[in-house]
Amino acid sequence: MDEKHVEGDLVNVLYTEEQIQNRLAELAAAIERDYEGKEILLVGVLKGAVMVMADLARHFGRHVEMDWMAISSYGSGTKSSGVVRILKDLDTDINGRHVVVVEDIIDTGLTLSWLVSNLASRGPASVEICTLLRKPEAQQMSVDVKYVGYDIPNEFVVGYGLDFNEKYRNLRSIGTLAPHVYS
Ligand SMILES: O=P(O)(O)OC[C@H]1O[C@H](OP(=O)(O)OP(=O)(O)O)[C@H](O)[C@@H]1O
Ligand code: HPA
Ligand SMILES: [Mg+2]
Repeated sequence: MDEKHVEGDLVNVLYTEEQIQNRLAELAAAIERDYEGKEILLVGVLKGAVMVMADLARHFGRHVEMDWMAISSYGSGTKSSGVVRILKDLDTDINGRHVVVVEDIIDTGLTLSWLVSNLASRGPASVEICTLLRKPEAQQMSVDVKYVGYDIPNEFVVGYGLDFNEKYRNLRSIGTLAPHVYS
């Protein structure tokens, strides 16, 4: 779906499909260079990272394995609680593996700071992060991110896996919603 079909919820495009794909190709090339001679396990975080994972993985010119985790914040019910539980764990034993976590966005950083320490406790050879988007102004937890697509302003974005109330994930581009959608 493209932004012309978003039922009047005007989307200001931040990144087009072409820009996203070009940037993912660059990130895949950088990862390939850095992991020459090493096997890579890409770990996608459901559901937002589905599109990034699908396209990033296909930009590689070599084999990569993919696995998935589903995690959820609970307690206050907001993601800023920082309390996370695993809804679906990896199928793969990552002991001794080179893991690259694939994300759509780092906002407060709470999800990934929790996930990285969880993964690190399983004895991987290495854990790095690749995220398409990052909001430096929103970050509450410092997360060491090796591969970043774009740093963006502190605004709510949708599309390309990113949702608002589970909608807009299938938008090909990434954009901001018209304010009336939130009110
Ligand atoms: O840096 P943070 O503030 O923790 O936010 C980033 C996380 O929030 C979103 O996931 P969400 O929990 O909304 O689930 P979803 O991927 O299923 O949309 C996004 O996909 C990241 O995983
Ligand atoms: O800006 C965002 N958009 C969609 N989902 C998100 N999860 C954290 N930040 C965002
Ligand atoms: Mg979400």
